[in-house]
Amino acid sequence: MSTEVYDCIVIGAGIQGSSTAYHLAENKQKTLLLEQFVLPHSRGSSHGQTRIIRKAYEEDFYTKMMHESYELWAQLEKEAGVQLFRRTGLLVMGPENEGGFSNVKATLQKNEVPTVLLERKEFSQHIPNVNLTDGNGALVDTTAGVLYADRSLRAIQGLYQNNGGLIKDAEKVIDIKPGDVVTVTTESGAYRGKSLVITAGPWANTLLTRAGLELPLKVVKINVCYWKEKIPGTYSVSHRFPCFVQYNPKEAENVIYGLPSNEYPGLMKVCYHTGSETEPDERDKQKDRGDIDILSRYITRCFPGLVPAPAVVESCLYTVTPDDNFLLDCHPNYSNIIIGAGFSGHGFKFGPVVGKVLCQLAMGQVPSHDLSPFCIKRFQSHTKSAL
Ligand SMILES: Cc1cc2nc3c(=O)[nH]c(=O)nc-3n(C[C@H](O)[C@H](O)[C@H](O)COP(=O)(O)OP(=O)(O)OC[C@H]3O[C@@H](n4cnc5c(N)ncnc54)[C@H](O)[C@@H]3O)c2cc1C
Ligand SMILES: O=C(O)[C@@H]1CCCC=N1
Repeated sequence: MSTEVYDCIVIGAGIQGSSTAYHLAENKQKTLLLEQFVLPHSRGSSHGQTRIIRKAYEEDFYTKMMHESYELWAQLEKEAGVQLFRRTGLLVMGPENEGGFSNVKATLQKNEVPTVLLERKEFSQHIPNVNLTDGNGALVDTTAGVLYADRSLRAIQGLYQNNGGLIKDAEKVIDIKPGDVVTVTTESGAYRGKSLVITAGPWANTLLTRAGLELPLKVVKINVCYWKEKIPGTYSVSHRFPCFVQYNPKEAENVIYGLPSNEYPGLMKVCYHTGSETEPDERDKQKDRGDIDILSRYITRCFPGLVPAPAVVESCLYTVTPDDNFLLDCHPNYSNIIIGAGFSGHGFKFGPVVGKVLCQLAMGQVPSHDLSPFCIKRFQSHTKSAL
Protein backbone atom coordinates (compact mmCIF):
# COMPACT_ATOMS: atom_id res chain seq x y z
CA MET A 1 0.00 0.00 0.00
CA SER A 2 1.25 3.47 -0.88
CA THR A 3 2.05 5.82 2.01
CA GLU A 4 0.14 8.57 0.22
CA VAL A 5 -3.01 9.80 1.98
CA TYR A 6 -5.61 11.50 -0.22
CA ASP A 7 -7.84 14.22 1.19
CA CYS A 8 -10.72 12.31 -0.37
CA ILE A 9 -11.34 9.12 -2.35
CA VAL A 10 -14.48 9.00 -4.49
CA ILE A 11 -15.86 5.63 -5.61
CA GLY A 12 -17.79 5.67 -8.90
CA ALA A 13 -17.24 7.90 -11.92
CA GLY A 14 -20.87 8.41 -12.95
CA ILE A 15 -22.30 11.93 -12.98
CA GLN A 16 -22.50 12.19 -9.17
CA GLY A 17 -19.02 10.88 -8.37
CA SER A 18 -17.40 12.82 -11.21
CA SER A 19 -19.14 16.06 -10.14
CA THR A 20 -18.11 15.50 -6.51
CA ALA A 21 -14.51 14.87 -7.54
CA TYR A 22 -14.61 18.03 -9.69
CA HIS A 23 -15.71 20.19 -6.73
CA LEU A 24 -13.12 18.59 -4.43
CA ALA A 25 -10.31 19.30 -6.88
CA GLU A 26 -11.59 22.87 -7.36
CA ASN A 27 -11.30 23.21 -3.57
CA LYS A 28 -7.66 22.10 -3.74
CA GLN A 29 -8.39 18.69 -2.19
CA LYS A 30 -6.03 15.93 -3.24
CA THR A 31 -8.60 13.58 -4.76
CA LEU A 32 -8.67 10.07 -6.23
CA LEU A 33 -11.67 8.97 -8.33
CA LEU A 34 -11.97 5.17 -8.65
CA GLU A 35 -14.11 3.50 -11.32
CA GLN A 36 -14.64 -0.25 -11.72
CA PHE A 37 -14.96 -0.20 -15.53
CA VAL A 38 -12.78 1.19 -18.31
CA LEU A 39 -14.14 4.67 -19.08
CA PRO A 40 -16.39 5.55 -20.81
CA HIS A 41 -18.87 2.72 -20.19
CA SER A 42 -22.59 2.05 -20.57
CA ARG A 43 -23.28 -0.24 -17.62
CA GLY A 44 -24.62 2.19 -14.98
CA SER A 45 -27.02 5.15 -15.02
CA SER A 46 -25.14 8.10 -16.51
CA HIS A 47 -24.44 6.94 -20.07
CA GLY A 48 -26.43 7.81 -23.19
CA GLN A 49 -26.85 10.93 -25.24
CA THR A 50 -29.43 12.99 -23.39
CA ARG A 51 -31.27 13.80 -20.17
CA ILE A 52 -34.03 16.26 -19.31
CA ILE A 53 -33.21 19.29 -17.18
CA ARG A 54 -36.14 21.13 -15.62
CA LYS A 55 -37.33 23.18 -12.67
CA ALA A 56 -40.80 21.63 -12.92
CA TYR A 57 -40.97 19.49 -9.78
CA GLU A 58 -43.74 18.66 -7.35
CA GLU A 59 -41.46 19.35 -4.40
CA ASP A 60 -40.20 22.81 -3.58
CA PHE A 61 -36.79 21.59 -2.41
CA TYR A 62 -35.92 20.17 -5.84
CA THR A 63 -36.98 23.34 -7.66
CA LYS A 64 -34.84 25.40 -5.27
CA MET A 65 -31.81 23.15 -5.79
CA MET A 66 -32.31 23.41 -9.55
CA HIS A 67 -31.88 27.20 -9.42
CA GLU A 68 -28.26 26.62 -8.42
CA SER A 69 -27.79 23.58 -10.63
CA TYR A 70 -28.60 25.65 -13.73
CA GLU A 71 -25.96 28.20 -12.73
CA LEU A 72 -23.39 25.46 -12.17
CA TRP A 73 -24.18 23.81 -15.52
CA ALA A 74 -23.69 27.18 -17.26
CA GLN A 75 -20.36 27.61 -15.47
CA LEU A 76 -19.25 24.11 -16.53
CA GLU A 77 -20.22 24.81 -20.14
CA LYS A 78 -18.14 27.97 -20.07
CA GLU A 79 -15.13 26.31 -18.43
CA ALA A 80 -15.20 23.31 -20.78
CA GLY A 81 -15.99 25.37 -23.88
CA VAL A 82 -18.61 22.86 -25.13
CA GLN A 83 -22.39 22.96 -25.35
CA LEU A 84 -23.90 20.81 -22.61
CA PHE A 85 -27.44 22.27 -22.48
CA ARG A 86 -30.03 23.00 -25.16
CA ARG A 87 -33.14 24.84 -24.08
CA THR A 88 -36.36 23.32 -25.44
CA GLY A 89 -38.92 23.91 -22.68
CA LEU A 90 -40.82 21.09 -20.98
CA LEU A 91 -44.47 20.38 -21.71
CA VAL A 92 -46.18 19.04 -18.56
CA MET A 93 -49.54 17.29 -18.99
CA GLY A 94 -51.83 15.59 -16.50
CA PRO A 95 -55.27 15.61 -14.87
CA GLU A 96 -56.01 19.31 -14.39
CA ASN A 97 -56.75 19.63 -10.67
CA GLU A 98 -55.10 16.64 -9.08
CA GLY A 99 -51.81 14.88 -8.39
CA GLY A 100 -48.55 15.54 -10.18
CA PHE A 101 -49.76 18.16 -12.64
CA SER A 102 -51.40 20.48 -10.11
CA ASN A 103 -48.48 20.06 -7.65
CA VAL A 104 -45.95 20.97 -10.35
CA LYS A 105 -48.05 23.96 -11.39
CA ALA A 106 -48.20 25.21 -7.80
CA THR A 107 -44.45 24.78 -7.25
CA LEU A 108 -43.59 26.59 -10.47
CA GLN A 109 -45.86 29.49 -9.55
CA LYS A 110 -44.60 29.68 -5.95
CA ASN A 111 -40.99 29.76 -7.13
CA GLU A 112 -41.70 32.22 -9.95
CA VAL A 113 -40.34 29.91 -12.63
CA PRO A 114 -41.13 31.28 -16.11
CA THR A 115 -44.09 29.15 -17.15
CA VAL A 116 -46.69 29.25 -19.94
CA LEU A 117 -50.13 27.84 -19.09
CA LEU A 118 -51.76 26.39 -22.20
CA GLU A 119 -55.54 26.53 -22.54
CA ARG A 120 -57.10 23.53 -24.24
CA LYS A 121 -58.41 25.65 -27.13
CA GLU A 122 -54.93 26.94 -28.01
CA PHE A 123 -53.04 23.71 -27.22
CA SER A 124 -52.70 22.31 -30.73
CA GLN A 125 -51.69 25.68 -32.12
CA HIS A 126 -48.68 25.68 -29.73
CA ILE A 127 -48.05 21.92 -29.63
CA PRO A 128 -49.08 20.37 -32.95
CA ASN A 129 -49.30 16.59 -33.43
CA VAL A 130 -50.06 15.84 -29.77
CA ASN A 131 -53.51 14.82 -28.50
CA LEU A 132 -54.14 16.32 -25.06
CA THR A 133 -56.15 13.82 -23.01
CA ASP A 134 -59.68 14.90 -21.96
CA GLY A 135 -59.57 16.47 -18.50
CA ASN A 136 -55.80 17.09 -18.71
CA GLY A 137 -54.18 20.47 -18.22
CA ALA A 138 -50.98 21.56 -19.95
CA LEU A 139 -48.18 23.98 -19.17
CA VAL A 140 -44.63 24.65 -20.34
CA ASP A 141 -41.66 25.13 -18.01
CA THR A 142 -39.74 27.42 -20.34
CA THR A 143 -36.43 27.02 -18.45
CA ALA A 144 -36.23 23.31 -19.27
CA GLY A 145 -34.28 21.51 -21.95
CA VAL A 146 -31.86 18.77 -22.82
CA LEU A 147 -28.49 17.98 -21.26
CA TYR A 148 -25.98 16.16 -23.45
CA ALA A 149 -25.19 13.39 -20.97
CA ASP A 150 -22.13 11.56 -22.34
CA ARG A 151 -20.59 14.86 -23.36
CA SER A 152 -21.25 16.34 -19.89
CA LEU A 153 -19.62 13.43 -18.13
CA ARG A 154 -16.55 13.67 -20.35
CA ALA A 155 -16.34 17.43 -19.80
CA ILE A 156 -16.62 17.20 -16.01
CA GLN A 157 -14.02 14.43 -15.80
CA GLY A 158 -11.71 16.48 -18.04
CA LEU A 159 -12.09 19.60 -15.90
CA TYR A 160 -11.43 17.54 -12.77
CA GLN A 161 -8.20 16.22 -14.28
CA ASN A 162 -7.20 19.73 -15.40
CA ASN A 163 -7.55 20.76 -11.74
CA GLY A 164 -5.07 18.07 -10.70
CA GLY A 165 -7.55 15.27 -9.94
CA LEU A 166 -6.59 11.66 -10.53
CA ILE A 167 -8.90 9.06 -12.13
CA LYS A 168 -8.10 5.37 -11.95
CA ASP A 169 -10.51 3.33 -14.05
CA ALA A 170 -10.70 -0.47 -14.28
CA GLU A 171 -10.22 -0.45 -10.47
CA LYS A 172 -13.10 -2.19 -8.79
CA VAL A 173 -13.31 -1.45 -5.07
CA ILE A 174 -13.64 -4.72 -3.16
CA ASP A 175 -13.16 -3.60 0.42
CA ILE A 176 -13.54 -0.54 2.65
CA LYS A 177 -11.97 -0.25 6.12
CA PRO A 178 -13.47 2.68 8.03
CA GLY A 179 -11.31 4.77 10.38
CA ASP A 180 -9.90 8.27 10.79
CA VAL A 181 -8.07 7.37 7.61
CA VAL A 182 -10.25 5.12 5.43
CA THR A 183 -8.56 2.29 3.54
CA VAL A 184 -10.05 1.36 0.19
CA THR A 185 -8.92 -1.86 -1.47
CA THR A 186 -9.35 -2.47 -5.19
CA GLU A 187 -8.50 -5.51 -7.27
CA SER A 188 -5.09 -3.95 -7.94
CA GLY A 189 -4.10 -1.97 -4.88
CA ALA A 190 -5.04 -0.18 -1.68
CA TYR A 191 -5.51 3.55 -1.14
CA ARG A 192 -5.98 5.72 1.91
CA GLY A 193 -8.11 8.80 2.29
CA LYS A 194 -9.08 11.19 5.08
CA SER A 195 -12.62 10.96 3.73
CA LEU A 196 -14.49 8.69 1.34
CA VAL A 197 -17.45 9.44 -0.94
CA ILE A 198 -19.47 6.46 -2.20
CA THR A 199 -21.37 7.26 -5.38
CA ALA A 200 -21.64 3.76 -6.82
CA GLY A 201 -25.06 4.06 -8.51
CA PRO A 202 -26.73 0.62 -8.90
CA TRP A 203 -23.83 -1.02 -7.02
CA ALA A 204 -24.29 1.18 -3.92
CA ASN A 205 -25.55 -1.59 -1.66
CA THR A 206 -22.90 -4.06 -2.80
CA LEU A 207 -20.30 -1.57 -1.65
CA LEU A 208 -22.08 -0.23 1.40
CA THR A 209 -22.30 -3.69 2.92
CA ARG A 210 -18.47 -3.42 3.00
CA ALA A 211 -18.96 -0.42 5.27
CA GLY A 212 -21.56 -2.22 7.39
CA LEU A 213 -24.68 -0.64 5.93
CA GLU A 214 -27.56 -1.80 3.75
CA LEU A 215 -30.06 0.71 2.39
CA PRO A 216 -33.53 0.14 0.91
CA LEU A 217 -32.47 0.58 -2.72
CA LYS A 218 -34.05 -1.20 -5.68
CA VAL A 219 -32.28 -1.45 -9.04
CA VAL A 220 -34.53 -1.47 -12.11
CA LYS A 221 -33.80 -1.74 -15.81
CA ILE A 222 -35.27 0.93 -18.07
CA ASN A 223 -35.88 0.23 -21.74
CA VAL A 224 -34.75 3.46 -23.40
CA CYS A 225 -37.05 3.56 -26.43
CA TYR A 226 -36.68 5.63 -29.58
CA TRP A 227 -39.74 5.94 -31.84
CA LYS A 228 -39.64 6.81 -35.55
CA GLU A 229 -41.34 9.96 -36.79
CA LYS A 230 -43.77 9.15 -39.64
CA ILE A 231 -42.74 12.48 -41.17
CA PRO A 232 -39.11 13.24 -40.20
CA GLY A 233 -38.84 16.39 -38.11
CA THR A 234 -42.41 16.37 -36.72
CA TYR A 235 -41.20 16.28 -33.11
CA SER A 236 -37.68 17.60 -33.63
CA VAL A 237 -35.63 19.97 -31.54
CA SER A 238 -35.05 22.14 -34.62
CA HIS A 239 -38.85 22.53 -35.04
CA ARG A 240 -38.82 23.70 -31.40
CA PHE A 241 -40.64 20.63 -30.08
CA PRO A 242 -40.20 20.50 -26.27
CA CYS A 243 -39.38 17.69 -23.85
CA PHE A 244 -42.51 16.40 -22.12
CA VAL A 245 -43.74 14.72 -18.95
CA GLN A 246 -47.16 13.07 -18.83
CA TYR A 247 -48.61 12.54 -15.34
CA ASN A 248 -51.28 9.85 -14.81
CA PRO A 249 -51.43 8.53 -18.37
CA LYS A 250 -54.54 6.40 -18.95
CA GLU A 251 -52.34 3.45 -19.87
CA ALA A 252 -50.22 3.26 -16.70
CA GLU A 253 -49.64 4.17 -13.09
CA ASN A 254 -46.40 6.06 -13.49
CA VAL A 255 -45.09 8.96 -15.52
CA ILE A 256 -44.25 8.80 -19.24
CA TYR A 257 -41.65 11.24 -20.53
CA GLY A 258 -39.96 12.15 -23.77
CA LEU A 259 -37.37 14.29 -25.49
CA PRO A 260 -37.58 15.83 -28.98
CA SER A 261 -35.83 14.03 -31.82
CA ASN A 262 -32.27 15.28 -31.86
CA GLU A 263 -29.43 12.85 -31.14
CA TYR A 264 -30.72 10.24 -33.61
CA PRO A 265 -32.41 12.27 -36.38
CA GLY A 266 -35.96 11.10 -37.06
CA LEU A 267 -36.22 9.27 -33.71
CA MET A 268 -37.90 10.61 -30.59
CA LYS A 269 -37.02 9.21 -27.16
CA VAL A 270 -40.12 8.29 -25.10
CA CYS A 271 -39.75 6.20 -21.93
CA TYR A 272 -41.78 4.85 -19.03
CA HIS A 273 -40.53 5.96 -15.62
CA THR A 274 -40.64 2.44 -14.12
CA GLY A 275 -38.86 -0.77 -14.93
CA SER A 276 -38.40 -4.29 -13.65
CA GLU A 277 -35.97 -5.23 -10.92
CA THR A 278 -32.56 -6.55 -11.91
CA GLU A 279 -29.11 -7.34 -10.61
CA PRO A 280 -26.84 -4.60 -11.95
CA ASP A 281 -24.36 -7.18 -13.28
CA GLU A 282 -27.10 -9.14 -15.05
CA ARG A 283 -28.98 -6.25 -16.63
CA ASP A 284 -29.57 -7.88 -19.99
CA LYS A 285 -31.09 -11.02 -18.47
CA GLN A 286 -34.05 -8.79 -17.54
CA LYS A 287 -36.21 -8.97 -20.68
CA ASP A 288 -39.54 -7.59 -19.42
CA ARG A 289 -41.14 -5.41 -22.11
CA GLY A 290 -44.36 -4.52 -20.28
CA ASP A 291 -43.26 -0.88 -20.33
CA ILE A 292 -42.98 -0.98 -24.13
CA ASP A 293 -46.59 -2.18 -24.44
CA ILE A 294 -47.69 0.73 -22.24
CA LEU A 295 -45.68 3.19 -24.32
CA SER A 296 -47.02 1.83 -27.63
CA ARG A 297 -50.60 2.35 -26.47
CA TYR A 298 -49.86 5.85 -25.18
CA ILE A 299 -48.08 6.83 -28.37
CA THR A 300 -50.93 5.55 -30.54
CA ARG A 301 -53.37 7.71 -28.57
CA CYS A 302 -51.33 10.88 -27.91
CA PHE A 303 -48.42 11.05 -30.42
CA PRO A 304 -50.05 10.04 -33.73
CA GLY A 305 -47.01 11.22 -35.71
CA LEU A 306 -44.83 8.40 -34.31
CA VAL A 307 -44.73 4.77 -35.45
CA PRO A 308 -45.99 2.94 -32.31
CA ALA A 309 -43.23 0.32 -32.21
CA PRO A 310 -39.75 1.30 -31.00
CA ALA A 311 -37.05 1.54 -33.67
CA VAL A 312 -34.18 1.44 -31.17
CA VAL A 313 -34.12 0.19 -27.57
CA GLU A 314 -31.15 0.92 -25.32
CA SER A 315 -30.74 0.04 -21.63
CA CYS A 316 -30.08 2.03 -18.50
CA LEU A 317 -30.48 1.42 -14.75
CA TYR A 318 -32.36 3.36 -12.07
CA THR A 319 -31.49 2.96 -8.37
CA VAL A 320 -34.75 3.72 -6.60
CA THR A 321 -35.51 4.64 -2.97
CA PRO A 322 -38.94 3.92 -1.39
CA ASP A 323 -39.97 7.61 -1.67
CA ASP A 324 -38.07 8.40 -4.92
CA ASN A 325 -35.97 11.02 -3.13
CA PHE A 326 -32.18 10.91 -3.16
CA LEU A 327 -29.90 9.75 -0.35
CA LEU A 328 -27.26 12.39 0.45
CA ASP A 329 -25.81 11.86 3.89
CA CYS A 330 -22.91 10.76 6.05
CA HIS A 331 -22.63 7.13 7.15
CA PRO A 332 -24.51 6.86 10.48
CA ASN A 333 -21.37 5.59 12.26
CA TYR A 334 -18.54 7.25 10.31
CA SER A 335 -18.82 10.94 9.58
CA ASN A 336 -15.95 10.80 7.07
CA ILE A 337 -17.80 8.32 4.84
CA ILE A 338 -20.28 10.17 2.66
CA ILE A 339 -23.01 8.54 0.59
CA GLY A 340 -24.73 9.78 -2.56
CA ALA A 341 -27.19 7.16 -3.80
CA GLY A 342 -30.77 6.36 -4.83
CA PHE A 343 -31.13 9.01 -7.51
CA SER A 344 -34.35 7.27 -8.56
CA GLY A 345 -34.19 8.06 -12.26
CA HIS A 346 -34.06 11.84 -11.97
CA GLY A 347 -30.60 12.73 -10.66
CA PHE A 348 -28.59 13.74 -13.71
CA LYS A 349 -29.75 17.36 -13.85
CA PHE A 350 -28.67 17.78 -10.20
CA GLY A 351 -25.14 16.46 -10.84
CA PRO A 352 -23.28 19.74 -10.27
CA VAL A 353 -25.22 20.69 -7.12
CA VAL A 354 -25.13 17.14 -5.72
CA GLY A 355 -21.36 17.18 -6.35
CA LYS A 356 -21.11 20.46 -4.48
CA VAL A 357 -22.98 19.28 -1.36
CA LEU A 358 -21.20 15.91 -1.25
CA CYS A 359 -17.90 17.79 -1.48
CA GLN A 360 -18.99 20.04 1.38
CA LEU A 361 -19.88 17.00 3.52
CA ALA A 362 -16.53 15.37 2.69
CA MET A 363 -14.72 18.55 3.73
CA GLY A 364 -16.64 18.66 7.03
CA GLN A 365 -18.49 21.83 6.00
CA VAL A 366 -22.15 22.66 6.51
CA PRO A 367 -23.90 21.88 3.20
CA SER A 368 -25.31 24.88 1.37
CA HIS A 369 -28.70 23.15 0.85
CA ASP A 370 -31.05 21.61 3.38
CA LEU A 371 -30.34 17.89 3.10
CA SER A 372 -33.08 16.71 5.50
CA PRO A 373 -35.27 15.30 2.68
CA PHE A 374 -32.29 13.12 1.71
CA CYS A 375 -31.21 11.75 5.09
CA ILE A 376 -30.62 8.06 5.79
CA LYS A 377 -32.61 8.02 9.01
CA ARG A 378 -35.92 8.45 7.17
CA PHE A 379 -35.50 4.78 6.27
CA GLN A 380 -34.36 3.69 9.73
CA SER A 381 -36.68 0.70 9.84
CA HIS A 382 -35.37 -0.51 6.45
CA THR A 383 -31.71 0.18 7.12
CA LYS A 384 -29.41 -2.60 8.24
CA SER A 385 -26.27 -1.51 10.02
CA ALA A 386 -23.76 -4.15 11.00
CA LEU A 387 -21.18 -1.83 12.54
C1 LIG B 1 -33.21 5.77 -18.94
C2 LIG B 1 -32.84 6.84 -17.95
C3 LIG B 1 -33.34 8.12 -18.15
C4 LIG B 1 -33.04 9.13 -17.25
N1 LIG B 1 -33.51 10.38 -17.49
C5 LIG B 1 -33.14 11.40 -16.67
C6 LIG B 1 -33.51 12.72 -17.00
O1 LIG B 1 -34.16 12.96 -18.03
N2 LIG B 1 -33.08 13.71 -16.19
C7 LIG B 1 -32.35 13.46 -15.08
O2 LIG B 1 -32.01 14.41 -14.38
N3 LIG B 1 -31.99 12.21 -14.74
C8 LIG B 1 -32.36 11.18 -15.52
N4 LIG B 1 -31.98 9.90 -15.23
C9 LIG B 1 -31.29 9.62 -13.96
C10 LIG B 1 -29.81 9.88 -13.98
O3 LIG B 1 -29.23 9.49 -15.20
C11 LIG B 1 -29.19 9.15 -12.79
O4 LIG B 1 -29.86 9.60 -11.61
C12 LIG B 1 -27.71 9.43 -12.64
O5 LIG B 1 -27.04 9.14 -13.84
C13 LIG B 1 -27.13 8.60 -11.49
O6 LIG B 1 -25.72 8.77 -11.48
P1 LIG B 1 -24.78 8.01 -10.47
O7 LIG B 1 -23.47 8.67 -10.59
O8 LIG B 1 -25.43 7.93 -9.15
O9 LIG B 1 -24.73 6.49 -10.99
P2 LIG B 1 -23.85 5.80 -12.14
O10 LIG B 1 -23.85 6.61 -13.36
O11 LIG B 1 -24.34 4.40 -12.27
O12 LIG B 1 -22.40 5.82 -11.55
C14 LIG B 1 -21.95 4.92 -10.57
C15 LIG B 1 -20.56 4.48 -10.94
O13 LIG B 1 -19.97 3.77 -9.88
C16 LIG B 1 -19.18 2.75 -10.42
N5 LIG B 1 -18.97 1.73 -9.41
C17 LIG B 1 -19.90 0.97 -8.80
N6 LIG B 1 -19.34 0.10 -7.93
C18 LIG B 1 -18.01 0.31 -7.99
C19 LIG B 1 -16.91 -0.30 -7.35
N7 LIG B 1 -17.04 -1.31 -6.49
N8 LIG B 1 -15.68 0.17 -7.62
C20 LIG B 1 -15.50 1.20 -8.49
N9 LIG B 1 -16.52 1.78 -9.15
C21 LIG B 1 -17.76 1.35 -8.91
C22 LIG B 1 -20.03 2.26 -11.59
O14 LIG B 1 -19.32 1.48 -12.50
C23 LIG B 1 -20.56 3.56 -12.15
O15 LIG B 1 -19.69 4.08 -13.15
C24 LIG B 1 -32.24 8.86 -16.11
C25 LIG B 1 -31.72 7.58 -15.92
C26 LIG B 1 -32.01 6.57 -16.84
C27 LIG B 1 -31.45 5.20 -16.61
O1 LIG C 1 -35.71 13.56 -14.50
C1 LIG C 1 -36.41 13.74 -15.48
O2 LIG C 1 -36.68 14.87 -15.87
C2 LIG C 1 -36.98 12.55 -16.22
C3 LIG C 1 -38.39 12.80 -16.60
C4 LIG C 1 -39.36 12.51 -15.54
C5 LIG C 1 -39.14 11.20 -14.95
C6 LIG C 1 -37.76 10.90 -14.71
N1 LIG C 1 -36.82 11.41 -15.42
